[in-house]
Amino acid sequence: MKIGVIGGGAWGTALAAVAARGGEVLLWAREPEVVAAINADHANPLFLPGVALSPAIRATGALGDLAGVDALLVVAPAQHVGRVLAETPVGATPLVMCAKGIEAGTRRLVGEVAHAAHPGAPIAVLSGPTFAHEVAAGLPTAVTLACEDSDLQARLAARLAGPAFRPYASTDVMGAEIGGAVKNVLAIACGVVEGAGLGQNARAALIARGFAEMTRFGLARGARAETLAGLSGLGDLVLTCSSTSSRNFSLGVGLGRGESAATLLADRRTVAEGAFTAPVLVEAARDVEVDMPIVEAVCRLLDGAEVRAVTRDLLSRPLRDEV
Ligand SMILES: NC(=O)c1ccc[n+]([C@@H]2O[C@H](COP(=O)([O-])OP(=O)(O)OC[C@H]3O[C@@H](n4cnc5c(N)ncnc54)[C@H](O)[C@@H]3O)[C@@H](O)[C@H]2O)c1
Ligand SMILES: O=P(O)(O)OC[C@H](O)CO
Repeated sequence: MKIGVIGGGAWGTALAAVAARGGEVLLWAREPEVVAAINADHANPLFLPGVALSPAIRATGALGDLAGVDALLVVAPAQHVGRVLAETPVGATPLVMCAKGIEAGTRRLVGEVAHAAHPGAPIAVLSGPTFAHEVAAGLPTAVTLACEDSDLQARLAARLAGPAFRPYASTDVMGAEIGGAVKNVLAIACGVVEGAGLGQNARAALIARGFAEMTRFGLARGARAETLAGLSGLGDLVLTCSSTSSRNFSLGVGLGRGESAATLLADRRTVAEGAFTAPVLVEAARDVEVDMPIVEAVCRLLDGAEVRAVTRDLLSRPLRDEV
């Protein structure tokens, strides 16, 4: 199975490294310097510095070159997936969605964006607690690999699995997507707690109450509770809410210290998906009449509200049952 990868950021490159253990990989990158570095030096110093890549990974700047691969891993940032896929020859090639987010305007998860662009292509979702640099270093990692077609799921899992990379099977594509999209927003909230010095109790409370929000929203959208409690939901939430290795958590730390979102986002080359997902998630939650106060609080903080005011409002909401 020849694997194509769309996106030469940290995660696209790390996944290319995973796939290269089992055969040929063709990676599309937007930046000509990334294409050149992968082909000439077997490295991606721009997005995944310090990692030696396999010569089995070839890079291209032309999406048309991806015609003829057997499966495509889609690893462009969520807001760009639709446009990039529109220019990619896909046909009936399976699309494995590895980006985490919801498209602004359409309120579609990336799998839904892909299906709209290429209705003939089977959709799978690969998601879980996966810092790219750890995966690239060969550290043990487990993910959810969801696909409604169990035979295709098994073929993809066999192609990507390795001694330190373990995909678990699921048919719950919606559940696998929702966990990854929502946890990015909640990680910003946990970063704010860290940056503002609000303490470890507050962070644990946000993880637990954030998981309640993720579960309410996921169930309303047809996800299964056990998927949300698994690797792609709770697993990724815990990882991303506990580490400055997370770009979303780090963005929150800056907000918690009183820096503006505009400045923090302008200063980065890498993507913090939660900043783009938060406002559209608020709209998507209203569509299904689900209350997501922490997600709404993150939106206010991104819009410039003061941490003290947002915290006070969250804590003074009417008392309620936990479940
Ligand atoms: N980095 C991780 O550890 C990790 C792990 C799991 C999932 N993800 C998800 O993977 C996706 C990609 O993240 P990443 O970490 O690989 O990216 P990155 O932050 O390392 O790099 C940014 C990427 O955005 C691309 N980009 C910027 N502007 C673009 C445009 N106009 N059109 C197309 N692409 C554009 C760049 O080419 C680059 O590939 C995100 O949805 C992220 O949430 C990341
Ligand atoms: O750095 P983040 O916050 O985008 O998180 C990376 C991955 O999604 C963790 O699973």
